[in-house]
Amino acid sequence: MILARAVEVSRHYQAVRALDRVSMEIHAGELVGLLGPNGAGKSTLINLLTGLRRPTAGRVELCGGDPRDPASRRHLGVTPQETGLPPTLRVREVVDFVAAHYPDPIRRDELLDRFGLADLGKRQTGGLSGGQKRRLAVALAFVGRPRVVLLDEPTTGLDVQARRTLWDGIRSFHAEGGAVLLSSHYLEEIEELARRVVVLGGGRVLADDTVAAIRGMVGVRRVSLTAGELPPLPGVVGVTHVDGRTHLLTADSDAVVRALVTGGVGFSDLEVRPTSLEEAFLALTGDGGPARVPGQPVEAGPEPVVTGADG
Ligand SMILES: Nc1ncnc2c1ncn2[C@@H]1O[C@H](COP(=O)(O)OP(=O)(O)OP(=O)(O)O)[C@@H](O)[C@H]1O
Repeated sequence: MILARAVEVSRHYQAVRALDRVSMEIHAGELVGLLGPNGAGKSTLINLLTGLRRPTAGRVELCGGDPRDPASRRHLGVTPQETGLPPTLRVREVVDFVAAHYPDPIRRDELLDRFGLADLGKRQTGGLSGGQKRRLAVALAFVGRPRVVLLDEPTTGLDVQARRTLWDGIRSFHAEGGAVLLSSHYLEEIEELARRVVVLGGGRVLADDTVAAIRGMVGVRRVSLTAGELPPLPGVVGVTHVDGRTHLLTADSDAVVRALVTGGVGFSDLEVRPTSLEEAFLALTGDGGPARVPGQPVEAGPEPVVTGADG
């Protein structure tokens, strides 16, 4: 069963094309990562799926209906990128206030316990640390026993311990059959939680597949060398120049080295090494910035380089 879906969705903000014909869906019980750099369109997509904004073109669905219809949102939990909490209310009062909106809310103590907030129930939210506020804001998404939860960069500003606590809370919801879409800048974070990842860059879906498949597809290595101008080389997905050295990101380092040698390129200090996940992600997303709407000054977005079976 599909709980949230975008079909050929575009969203423009004046000259900026924040999303460009994006299609993706979240099935019941699925935990999906939404990965992309700043400005990739992650928040825009989440805002469309939660009904906070309308698409410029295309269609969004939530629980089989229009996300702007309250009936569709009854089974939705959401934490936006920034949340305001009433500073004079105590943590447990905030939870109770939100719980009062739902027919069968989760028990307050159980919720606070799941998100590592058990000791903070009596504290006013204004006196919480940034990380504690963030954990509370995320926990609130789960109060109404939703079927699908959309979390926009839930772990921003959290230290390692707080992040792990939050992940555990998300995992336990998922283990009970809940569906989650969670945006992040970090493959490592997505990898901790999700098997499937949708990669956004420049407002487009660059990949939609398992984390393992994307790692495999990218399989990027870094070939570094000191050389003059290089001819076109096979399979190179990114080139950077740092301190007089050239770094080539490629899925086939053997082919690149062969081409360098057979092409008679003069080079020295050749080094080939695997890339980190972060570098692989950058290779996938390019600069990841927003595309421009036709008729406005053009700034090319990256081409989609990977499309998965669901893409
Ligand atoms: N209300 C708005 N008005 C104008 N432009 C906007 C608005 N909201 C988003 N944008 C632009 O749309 C593009 C996509 O933004 P969005 O916030 O969806 O990206 P993101 O992937 O969530 O980024 P981040 O990781 O930085 O939160 C950006 O270029 C952004 O500046």
